[in-house]
Amino acid sequence: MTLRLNAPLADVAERASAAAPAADSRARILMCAPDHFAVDYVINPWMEDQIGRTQRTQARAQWENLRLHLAREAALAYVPSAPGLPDMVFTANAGLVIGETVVVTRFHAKERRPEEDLFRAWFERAGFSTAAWPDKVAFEGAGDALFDRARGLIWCGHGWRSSEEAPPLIERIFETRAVGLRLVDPRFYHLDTCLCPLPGGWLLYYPQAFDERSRDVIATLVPAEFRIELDEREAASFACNAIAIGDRIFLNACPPRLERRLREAGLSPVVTPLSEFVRAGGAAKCLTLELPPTRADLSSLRLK
Ligand SMILES: NC(=O)NCCC[C@H](N)C(=O)O
Repeated sequence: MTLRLNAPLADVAERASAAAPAADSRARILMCAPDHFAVDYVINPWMEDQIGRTQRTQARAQWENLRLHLAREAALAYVPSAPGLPDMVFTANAGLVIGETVVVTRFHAKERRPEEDLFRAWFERAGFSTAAWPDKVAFEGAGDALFDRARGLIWCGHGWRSSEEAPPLIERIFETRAVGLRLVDPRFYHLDTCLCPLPGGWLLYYPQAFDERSRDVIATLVPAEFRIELDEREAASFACNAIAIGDRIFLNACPPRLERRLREAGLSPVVTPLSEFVRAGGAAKCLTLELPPTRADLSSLRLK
């Protein structure tokens, strides 16, 4: 294999992983370059007053910084970006993948519907089997469905983007318990903006983003000493929108109280500032989609 001259470090790492045997057990993550990223419409409160205000160079640098950090820990795959689809960079909303199966997103936001066919085509090329999903049931993928390995369940958010009908369907398709949580604050419109299951059984979340019944459900399933609760300011820094790989956690901002809790939990925070993407209502977790670790063929589906 010939490496391009001046290939960035991450490129070399990814090519090395492309040559790795199928036993590569590193995390695999799907990303989409921000070539066409912008705020062109308003579909969540973060986007208000942000139309035309994103800076392409800065967005590219922030995304690249996140990518380089992740490339040290995980094998990365890329779905090509497309003109006119500024939010496609948020691959968390491509679908929900567990094992070999994907539920491709059915967007609530009509502005994002054209992304569905592009994501579906990528999943099919990558060899995933696509689960049947009713057209009328909105479900925005891993933005609203988070697999909690420690508990063997899927936390499902609904109320803004995904329908309340989604969790029972998810439960049936993946044969895994799905726990529905109602989101009540429009700033925390996707579950991944306000809740993050962590390795070791910790749960990072912002309680006020949920209705009372959902807060009770969380309290029943997660013992108090495992709950890391953020206040409004902390949550508004997109600290819950985090990616945990091994003992590292990548996030847009890490307020001091959270940093202490994470370190006590044995996790090392890595701050990758993503202010340009926050203008669109997303940060680290939204820019990534976790894929199953053992599909060696994914590393050939590269952007360039
Ligand atoms: N929270 C996520 O999973 N994704 C961020 C999506 C941002 C995009 N502007 C949206 O409102 O759909």
